[in-house]
Amino acid sequence: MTSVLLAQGLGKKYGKRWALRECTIDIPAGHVVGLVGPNGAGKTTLLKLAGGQLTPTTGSITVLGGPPTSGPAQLAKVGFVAQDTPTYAGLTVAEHLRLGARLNPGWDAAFARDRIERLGLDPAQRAGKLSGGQRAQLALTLGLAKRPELLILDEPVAALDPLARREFMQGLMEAVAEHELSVVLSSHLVSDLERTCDYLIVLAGSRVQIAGEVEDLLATHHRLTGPRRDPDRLPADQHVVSAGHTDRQSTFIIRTEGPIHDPAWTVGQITLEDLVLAYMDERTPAHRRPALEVQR
Ligand SMILES: Nc1ncnc2c1ncn2[C@@H]1O[C@H](COP(=O)(O)OP(=O)(O)OP(=O)(O)O)[C@@H](O)[C@H]1O
Repeated sequence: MTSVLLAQGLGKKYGKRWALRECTIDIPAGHVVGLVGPNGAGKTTLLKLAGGQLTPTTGSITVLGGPPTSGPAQLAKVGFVAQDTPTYAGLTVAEHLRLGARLNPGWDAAFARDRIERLGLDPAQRAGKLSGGQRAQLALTLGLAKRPELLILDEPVAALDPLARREFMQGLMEAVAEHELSVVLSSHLVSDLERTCDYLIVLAGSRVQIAGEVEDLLATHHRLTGPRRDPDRLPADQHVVSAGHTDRQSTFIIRTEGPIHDPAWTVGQITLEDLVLAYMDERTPAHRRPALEVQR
């Protein structure tokens, strides 16, 4: 199966500073991928490398089997909605659709018109006069009507209120259900990702900390609570992702493929939010983190 996004040793430097380094991931088609991490972690950099707006400093990246900058055929396969829901303030909604039709060979005019109508947007309204939520919906419509195989969304809902956010995400999920579409979506809002994503990438400190199918990640990570213990005394196959201690008690989030036999531990399930926070925690010693694996 073609990988939607295949990166090997991918890195990007701005001046002397790495924005992204040693990024090795292989995401199969058909997923809604959540890309999450703290400010400055490198999310936009990775998405722009995938969209062809940036070129790598090191390593390689292919998107849907081709280099992101390989030309019009590649561009037609990938929709990109940038961080600030890019629209032209002076153009009307209808003019945006006409522009979309001119620029994109696979443009689905009927879909775009219907979606705008369903959203209750006035075709004669200038984008500059739309609310943030309406602008985001217009940008999503433009991205979807292009009929891409992959839609990349960089923090599409950051500026939206909870209701607009839910409507936006619902619209996205409907489109995913109706058409064969892979999505890579960056967000700080783990609750939104929890509802929509089946694949997760956590970036922190310019590096991928973990990547994999959400179901697998949740099945292989556990919370252990019990008498205080040094993390180095856990079995070798239990990789400590995060550790917290009181005088008497220790709580670990661990990753393991095997069963946990030690009766001293109460073993609990973790949520996606627990997982994200554990991997985002820069205080966790890197050598205790699980080695990054490419999961397919
Ligand atoms: N054009 C640029 N010139 C110099 N440094 C940059 C540039 N763009 C990004 N950076 C730096 O690269 C690092 C990663 O930035 P990036 O925008 O990819 O992070 P991010 O995870 O998307 O952050 P946020 O969540 O705040 O949007 C940051 O340290 C940032 O300051």
